[in-house]
Amino acid sequence: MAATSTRIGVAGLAVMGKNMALNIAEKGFPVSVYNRTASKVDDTVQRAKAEGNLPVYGFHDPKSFINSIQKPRVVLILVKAGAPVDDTINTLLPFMETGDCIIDGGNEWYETTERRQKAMAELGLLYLGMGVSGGEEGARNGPSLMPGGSIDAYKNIEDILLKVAAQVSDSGPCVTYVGEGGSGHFVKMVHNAVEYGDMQLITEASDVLKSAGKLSNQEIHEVFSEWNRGELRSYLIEITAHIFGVKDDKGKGYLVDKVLDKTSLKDNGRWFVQQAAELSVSAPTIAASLDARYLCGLKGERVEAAKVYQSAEFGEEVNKEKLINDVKQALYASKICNYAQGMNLIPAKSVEKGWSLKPREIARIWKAGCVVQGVFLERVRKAYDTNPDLVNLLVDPEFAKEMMQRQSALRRVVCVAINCGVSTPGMSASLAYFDSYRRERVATSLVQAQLDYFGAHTYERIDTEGSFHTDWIKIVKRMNE
Ligand SMILES: NC(=O)C1=CN([C@@H]2O[C@H](COP(=O)(O)OP(=O)(O)OC[C@H]3O[C@@H](n4cnc5c(N)ncnc54)[C@H](OP(=O)(O)O)[C@@H]3O)[C@@H](O)[C@H]2O)C=CC1
Ligand SMILES: O=C(CO)[C@H](O)[C@H](O)COP(=O)(O)O
Repeated sequence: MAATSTRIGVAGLAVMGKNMALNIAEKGFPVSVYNRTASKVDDTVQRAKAEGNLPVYGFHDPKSFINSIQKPRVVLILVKAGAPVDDTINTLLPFMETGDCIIDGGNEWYETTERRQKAMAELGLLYLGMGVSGGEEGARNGPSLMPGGSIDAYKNIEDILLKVAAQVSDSGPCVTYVGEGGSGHFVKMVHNAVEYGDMQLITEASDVLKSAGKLSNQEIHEVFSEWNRGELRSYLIEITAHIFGVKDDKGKGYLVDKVLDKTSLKDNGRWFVQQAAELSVSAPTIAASLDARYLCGLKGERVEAAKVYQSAEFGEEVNKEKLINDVKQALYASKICNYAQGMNLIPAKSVEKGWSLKPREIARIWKAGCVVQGVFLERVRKAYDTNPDLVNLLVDPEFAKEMMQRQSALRRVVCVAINCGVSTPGMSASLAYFDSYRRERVATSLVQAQLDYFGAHTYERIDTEGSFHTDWIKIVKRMNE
């Protein structure tokens, strides 16, 4: 029980809530904690004691939890997105007052956040939808925070967020007020979509090395460890290096080979792809990464298909050293395409919603704390710093130079993968995205001609302004007479 009022309450004490509470307390802000299942409250308080008597105060009932927080109260909810957030709000609401603030730190759909913001505003409560990224480690030691919604609510707790977020020496804490409405959760959705892309591309790189290059797990561990010292240095490359070094504790060999080839997924990738389609933003790398998760989920069907195609033989002699270097370049080039697509959704949505989102700031707060953190994000930040209205990362002069240097390697890796029967949907989609974007004239003229042929959909000409229709059928008939 708190002797004096705490600054903030955390409701929901699974991986994220528990670690965020400990982080907040460690930064000097006494915190009240509550969870539907009481044992998690006790566990969190125990952890706080064990980690240096941190000021974490546990409550088993919602009334005393809310009453323990100083007014205006701030409650950070970290439970499963969707109905559990509504349930938690409804449990706490009877004890909250005008001016109090609720922050949802989960991975919520931004429109749901906007619905709750409106409902809370009608009750005189402030509401923030705050993306939190970094998993257990980030939540405990410094996550990337993406708060959006009531600016007054943000101001109430800015001092806490600035201290709790990951700290970057050259660009400050990984938190910024993202914008109005559900923009914080929208930006978190984009983060997670780029995360899908990064994870898929890294996975493809390791597959090409293993299946085409015949590298052992130990060799892949060493390759990724080496890559983590250069331009690819990032959390995901680092953990990949670690994963390939871990032996199976339940049998022979490496643990990664025993993990079932079926990826779990929640909603963020699908939401992103749906939003990209609605806003006509091309995002094939991310869509391919989502598709890859759907396809790998068909484990039973794949087992049967493998029997049908077991006699199919693919292969290509490769030079190991050259392949390793090519895959590194291909991964970096594909990564540029992945971020170009992810970042492009931000201005598109910002215009639609009038949010004034700042891609530069978003890249800055992803530099540390979150799953996609890495040196690459400083490059993205710099690109938008140089040109805040940049239409695509591919035309930033520095990224363009890097694409030019790496495109041949990307082509070679995709060819090797194709010849060896290794699927690289993310890299292939990235290359197609690049090749479509970089060409002044693409073959789409034919699609428009077909549309005009069968449906009189008209077309524009390259040499004259206006809308044209040709009676193609009549002309073809005449030609054949
Ligand atoms: N795990 C991660 O790495 C990350 C997660 N997130 C997001 O943060 C949020 C929290 O994630 P995480 O900590 O993993 O927890 P989970 O998503 O695993 O959710 C578990 C928590 O939700 C509570 N809960 C579930 N249903 C209800 C309900 N109907 N009413 C009240 N409470 C309920 C549980 O309470 P009880 O103990 O009583 O069951 C528990 O506290 C999620 O939105 C997640 O997507 C964001 C970044 C990273
Ligand atoms: O939010 C996250 C990190 O910031 C998590 O990684 C996210 O929960 C993973 O989601 P999915 O299961 O869809 O890959």
